[in-house]
Amino acid sequence: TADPAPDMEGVTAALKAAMANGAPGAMARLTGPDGVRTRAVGVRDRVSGAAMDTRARFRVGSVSKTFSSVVLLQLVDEGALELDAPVNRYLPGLLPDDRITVRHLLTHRSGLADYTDKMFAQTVPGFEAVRNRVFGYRELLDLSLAEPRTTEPGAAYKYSNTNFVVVGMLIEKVTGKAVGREYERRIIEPLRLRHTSYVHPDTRIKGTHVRGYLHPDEAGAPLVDSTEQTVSWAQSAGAIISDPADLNTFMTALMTGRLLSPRMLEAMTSVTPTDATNTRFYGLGLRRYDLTCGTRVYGHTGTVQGFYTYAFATRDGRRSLSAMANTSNRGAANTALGGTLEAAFCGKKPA
Ligand SMILES: CC1(C)S[C@@H]2[C@H](NC(=O)CCCC[C@H](NC(=O)C[NH3+])C(=O)[O-])C(=O)N2[C@H]1C(=O)[O-]
Repeated sequence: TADPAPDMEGVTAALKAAMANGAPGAMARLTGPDGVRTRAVGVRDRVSGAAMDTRARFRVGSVSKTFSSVVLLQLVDEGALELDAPVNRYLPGLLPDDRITVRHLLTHRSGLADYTDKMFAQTVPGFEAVRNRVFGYRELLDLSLAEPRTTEPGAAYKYSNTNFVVVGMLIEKVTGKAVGREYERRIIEPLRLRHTSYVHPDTRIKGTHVRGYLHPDEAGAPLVDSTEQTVSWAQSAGAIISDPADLNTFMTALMTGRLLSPRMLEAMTSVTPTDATNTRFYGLGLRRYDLTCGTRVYGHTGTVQGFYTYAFATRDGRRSLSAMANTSNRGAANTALGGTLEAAFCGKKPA
């Protein structure tokens, strides 16, 4: 069946709703059989007043988890490690439970607590305490291991950044290379993602970029410019910088089999429900959203101080959408931004 024509007025309305809910600006880029469509509203810089720009770079937060998952699954494809092997086989003694497997990390079923819950319990103080800090992977894992486990290994889905910190440790152990080098060698260079980088622990976003604005917990308190930070609290769980075009190229390349074997892509897109709505699912470092028109889209979301991101593609890779609002700690803005998916992939509602 023909793809429904995207509802670009609906995309614009979702971007404006994100602004109405506290984002200084928002943008979206849809790549499809009829070419590229972009929309931008508001500003990428509140001081200069520079308009939001769909060629500008920003922090993608946990969309980084899909990049990390691709690297690890390529290593599985190459026989360097096994999905159902204990993590401790490759990192002896690292985890307190030999039953936690590589697959448990990628599916958020390890039971390892998420250290960011406590780290960011108070949004702005938590952010200010870490924005210039450089953490070692081991430090982040120790923060998690100081907390009780959330589930028996494999027993339930419980999202945790810690899982993708350990994925980063596995990548570096198995390859002997820094994780940023593996992103470049295996994804960024082959796909020519010219505006995608992993610059940890540098705090700057190079080139034309969006400034991010964090809402404090206190109602009415002024926005905090959170653009510059090391993102060392996340690293392989959330420190990638990219732009809308590169994210669409990445998700389309992933879905069209340019990055993984058919068997591994099948494993990555094999999902389980993450909530009771039965429309949100998680595979291996990859989300699946089932939209109201029956279209299933695969990708990831991101929340990093000052930036909300959605980056999704259809299973055949023919259509991809990335959307960003330059704020965070404002759930209503994130939900509004998510409205771009229905508008872009399901098109106009029947009159
Ligand atoms: C599962 C998520 C939502 S959280 C996870 C990761 N982001 C973080 O862990 C940052 C959490 C604190 C962000 C901060 N919030 C607070 O400090 C609240 N006190 C804000 O809104 O800027 C990411 O990205 N993932 C999102 C994802 O995968 O979509």
